[in-house]
Amino acid sequence: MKIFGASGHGKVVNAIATDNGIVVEGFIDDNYQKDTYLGLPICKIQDFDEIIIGIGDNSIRKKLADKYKNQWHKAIIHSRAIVSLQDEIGFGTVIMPNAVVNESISIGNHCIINTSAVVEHDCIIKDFVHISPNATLSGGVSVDVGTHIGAGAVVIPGIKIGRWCTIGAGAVIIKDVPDYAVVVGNPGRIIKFKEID
Ligand SMILES: CC(=O)SCCNC(=O)CCNC(=O)[C@H](O)C(C)(C)COP(=O)(O)OP(=O)(O)OC[C@H]1O[C@@H](n2cnc3c(N)ncnc32)[C@H](O)[C@@H]1OP(=O)(O)O
Repeated sequence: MKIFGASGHGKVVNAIATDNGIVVEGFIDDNYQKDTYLGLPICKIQDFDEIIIGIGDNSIRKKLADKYKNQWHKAIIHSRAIVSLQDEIGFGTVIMPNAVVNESISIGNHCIINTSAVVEHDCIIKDFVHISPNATLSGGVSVDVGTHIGAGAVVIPGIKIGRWCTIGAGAVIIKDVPDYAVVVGNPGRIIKFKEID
């Protein structure tokens, strides 16, 4: 398996893969100038490679996923994350240490469930979503494609969050959020809309 992205998030993905006993052959990163990262080679992508994208930016993960189809490694889950066996988790998704992903949850492809995030029962998380460290999704929350939930944000039960939104660090979301909205504060308020995916 190879990891896209010789950077901070790639480093964490490498640690989780290694913890899972997955052999990481190297990193792929056109923007990285050295020959090695963390003692592993910087490689070219090849047709037969299995890859995980170790890049935190949701839109970059989507661009890479669209470009290199059918090469994605199954989800990797840290041994100290708690994930229900009933959950559906898509390929390329990474679940970090101490995350809790409770019963009857669906998580799409190329998502990040970051350190100590809590995803409660019956949540639906679509592709390319990032749930940041210590964020809490209460029961039955849905998060549409590409949305970033910031560190420590809290979403009350049953809320629907649209596609490509950004929920600011520490926000408390008590109402549904429309597509592309950037929301901050407690209670969450929209400060702007993003223009593109
Ligand atoms: C392992 C890891 O590191 S995972 C990464 C986790 N990353 C995060 O959690 C980052 C989340 N990002 C944020 O919270 C950002 O502040 C954003 C995306 C919400 C806003 O960023 P920007 O678009 O650059 O907005 P900007 O900094 O210009 O702030 C706009 C206004 O919102 C306010 N604001 C920004 N973020 C927040 C916030 N989290 N909570 C409350 N108010 C905020 C600013 O004070 C400013 O207010 P003003 O207009 O009255 O001065």
